[in-house]
Amino acid sequence: MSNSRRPHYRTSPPAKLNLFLEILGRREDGFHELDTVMVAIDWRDELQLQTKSEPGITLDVDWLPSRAAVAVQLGVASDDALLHVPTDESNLVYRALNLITQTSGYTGGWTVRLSKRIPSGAGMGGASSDAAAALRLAAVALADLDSGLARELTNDKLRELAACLGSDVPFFLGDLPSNPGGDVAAVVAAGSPGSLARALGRGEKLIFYQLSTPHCFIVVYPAIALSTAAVYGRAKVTDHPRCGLDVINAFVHPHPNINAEILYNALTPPACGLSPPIGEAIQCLRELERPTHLLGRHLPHCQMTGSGSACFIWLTPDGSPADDGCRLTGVDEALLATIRERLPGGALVQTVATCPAAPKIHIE
Ligand SMILES: C[C@](O)(CO)[C@H](O)COP(=O)(O)OP(=O)(O)OC[C@H]1O[C@@H](n2ccc(N)nc2=O)[C@H](O)[C@@H]1O
Ligand SMILES: Nc1ncnc2c1ncn2[C@@H]1O[C@H](COP(=O)(O)OP(=O)(O)OP(=O)(O)O)[C@@H](O)[C@H]1O
Repeated sequence: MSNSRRPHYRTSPPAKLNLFLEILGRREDGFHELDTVMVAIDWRDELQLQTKSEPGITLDVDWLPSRAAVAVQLGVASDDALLHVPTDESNLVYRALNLITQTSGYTGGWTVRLSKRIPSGAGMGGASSDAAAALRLAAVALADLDSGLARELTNDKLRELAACLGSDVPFFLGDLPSNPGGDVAAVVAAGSPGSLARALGRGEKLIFYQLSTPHCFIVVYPAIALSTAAVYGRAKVTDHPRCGLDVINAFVHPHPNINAEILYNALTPPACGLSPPIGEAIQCLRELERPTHLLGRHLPHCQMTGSGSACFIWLTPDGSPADDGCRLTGVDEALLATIRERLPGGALVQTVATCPAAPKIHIE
């Protein structure tokens, strides 16, 4: 089959927010034992791949709507390190495709286009989500090319490969059924609309919960990229760990008057120690007056996600769907403009809603 006639496999990897993160201990392998609760949100990259007869990976990366437009919003030059995304084997998509190629015995190669919207070093899981999407797309593409190639690519194997790529990667495979029989088709099954997961261990032991209603947030990326390893390196292990179940109950069974403290992240103090503007951003969000149209909705539900630097406001702690299908209407832009004005320096500010961790795969 000529390369030009091969199908394109496409999906839109979502970002994630950690609604809760506690550090339970330091492990022998240098990682930390975690109790964390994550939701996927519809701040998305775009990933498309095609098989090709020649071995090797051709990876093109760009920013949406354009590198220049993102640079202007961030208040940086277009060649700033904040916008650097590798196109070699240090890109997690590249590494995911190498693992799929080695595991399946596929002798061809891949042509890949990655379009970024999820900022790097934000604690939003951008690279991890892209890697999980690459595993899913490649598994479906090889099953279509030659079912024998996909025999090894069971959901359990994909989960194993995901855990090798990074602690956040398994979450973005979604709530995959275990299928020792090697039914790759289950890989395509996207999660339920708006799923929430508790992650234990390094982050690879996942329990998914069904959300009865989507939740929406304002997410702020304050143009600061933090190294996850550096933040963990400064983190402390507590003798009195909090538990992730409270925040799960608050999201699965929302009710009015939820305590703002429920959004807890043990990595916030070390991240703020590394970069004080993160603490200033959280404080700025907490001090926002409650806009009149958000009557009854509390804005102090703010926290940093993952190892930072992005922070978020939970807009629907009482579970009432925000206007216009979980998006704020009208005043939305005014509120976002207020936040942009209040933040020193450039930032990306966006309203988002919960979505499936493993998005739909399109074949064209
Ligand atoms: C902060 C979170 O994003 C919360 O979901 C994750 O724990 C980090 O997931 P990730 O970015 O995929 O992290 P990895 O790429 O696996 O690890 C990067 C570095 O973070 C530290 N790390 C990560 C996960 C973990 N449970 N303990 C750690 O100490 C380690 O220094 C590791 O070398
Ligand atoms: N697909 C990718 N997209 C963006 N960056 C990538 C990708 N693959 C590798 N990287 C490199 O990884 C670094 C971290 O990217 P990112 O922060 O998105 O990773 P993550 O660990 O998934 O997310 P988090 O911010 O939650 O730690 C980037 O600065 C970049 O150098």
